[in-house]
Amino acid sequence: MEQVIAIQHLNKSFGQHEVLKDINFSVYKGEVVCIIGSSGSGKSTLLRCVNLLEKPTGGQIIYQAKNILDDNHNLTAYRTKLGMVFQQFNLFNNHTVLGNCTIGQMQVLKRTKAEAEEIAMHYLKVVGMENYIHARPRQLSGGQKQRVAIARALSMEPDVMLFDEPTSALDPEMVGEVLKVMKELAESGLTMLVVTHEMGFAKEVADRVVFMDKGVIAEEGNPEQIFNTPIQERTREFLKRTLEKG
Ligand SMILES: Nc1ncnc2c1ncn2[C@@H]1O[C@H](COP(=O)(O)OP(=O)(O)OP(=O)(O)O)[C@@H](O)[C@H]1O
Repeated sequence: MEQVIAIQHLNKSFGQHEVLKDINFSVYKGEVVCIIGSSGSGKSTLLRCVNLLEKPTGGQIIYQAKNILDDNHNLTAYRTKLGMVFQQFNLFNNHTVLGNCTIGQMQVLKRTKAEAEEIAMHYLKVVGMENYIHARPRQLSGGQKQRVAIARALSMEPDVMLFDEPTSALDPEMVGEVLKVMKELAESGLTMLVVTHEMGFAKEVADRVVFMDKGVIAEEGNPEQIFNTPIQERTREFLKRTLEKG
């Protein structure tokens, strides 16, 4: 299996507070990895370190056989290969749906407007938003905004999509439409790293589940193993608490 990203001995501290401790895991091509764990366990910080929105305090991020944390490596090139989907969509309100999906392509990838629009249209169809290309984000529901944000990230044709709790900011009735799109993307073979509180999604869609607790990876395995036969007591406790909440 081809490795897309390998995280090795990653640490992150904010002042004296050690938030990530010796994190090691890899993401392979075509794989869906879900990161689960309690609030404050470090899931978002880990994703933000992978995307370099936070600077790791130590360790390595290996991409194409190079440690991208080495100063001399091209960080911009690496970041354009990651598609990021945030909790809060982060769309530009002064641009249309189509504009949101073409700006990055034109500015960063230097695609022409025509090329960028053709690619954006393709991915807007994938997420079922092709009939809203002239709308502004404020005219859309949360679920629609998140689908546009997914299309925008896909339009950059990244090697891996990173999702940071993509349904946490949505009204409950809109969670399903976003998870459905994500499931279809997973089935199409996209490589995905997903921080999520949606245990149903992790159980059904993930190839591998990483359980984080207090800044460490406490356990990882396939969904069957993590959800049905967890080895660690803290995994069992977390699942019991979370699944009881509903
Ligand atoms: N910029 C920051 N400065 C200081 N502390 C931070 C910062 N970002 C995160 N932290 C701390 O790091 C810890 C882990 O936070 P993180 O958001 O990664 O957890 P999480 O598992 O994603 O939680 P949640 O599920 O609630 O989003 C928390 O204790 C948090 O307060």
